[in-house]
Amino acid sequence: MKFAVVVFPGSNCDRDCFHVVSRVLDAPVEYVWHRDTDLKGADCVLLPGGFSYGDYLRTGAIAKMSPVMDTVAEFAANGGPVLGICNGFQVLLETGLLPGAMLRNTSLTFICKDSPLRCATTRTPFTSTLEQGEVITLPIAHAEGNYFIDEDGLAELRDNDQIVFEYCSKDGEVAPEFNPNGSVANIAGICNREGNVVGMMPHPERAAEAVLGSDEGLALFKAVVDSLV
Ligand SMILES: NC(=O)CC[C@H](N)C(=O)O
Repeated sequence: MKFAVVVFPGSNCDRDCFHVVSRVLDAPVEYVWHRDTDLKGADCVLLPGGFSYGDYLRTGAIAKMSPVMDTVAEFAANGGPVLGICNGFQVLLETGLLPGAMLRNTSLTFICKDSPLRCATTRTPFTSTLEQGEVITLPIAHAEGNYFIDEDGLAELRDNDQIVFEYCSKDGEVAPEFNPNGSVANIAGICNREGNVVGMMPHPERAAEAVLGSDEGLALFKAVVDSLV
């Protein structure tokens, strides 16, 4: 099973994703430049965090026009697993592969801290080995992580079991006081209806080795490998 890590001008978590897949998971992985239209035979696509095109206009708004995104959309439509992390989530929203939009954090500041997350569904290939309701703690690092969707859209997300992670307390309580950035319904991650495309603001690749402080994020990468073998 092979991974592709898409690289946009301004991506900065591409190396971290590549490292986790190649050195921690010991799985094949290739970088795919944003101008490429070939995913090099990958079975799973990672859209990494960072500041594609310097976050100009809106986060992800320029990256959505990169040639590779047509190929990623086709890959997703065929059921291929896609994980967008932070800026990758922002790109998935801009391309319309996931519903909703990202606003600036209510604090209007860049927030960088560990954040407990409640796993709300295990039906995606990235969360299939977690328990529903399980709390994992991952770092967040963003200025535009305030997820917005209107009431009808939120109802659809709920009806279709598309909420993947919610910001919560250490005990798994989902309440406004545990919401770091103002996201609607404490949403930290969602998936498409089919469940194969997941976007999340927290960074599992930054918490994938105990020696670096936490390996709670590694489960997501392992789970997608399990789902494909
Ligand atoms: N780590 C990231 O991907 C965060 C950067 C992101 N573009 C932001 O909203 O600040």
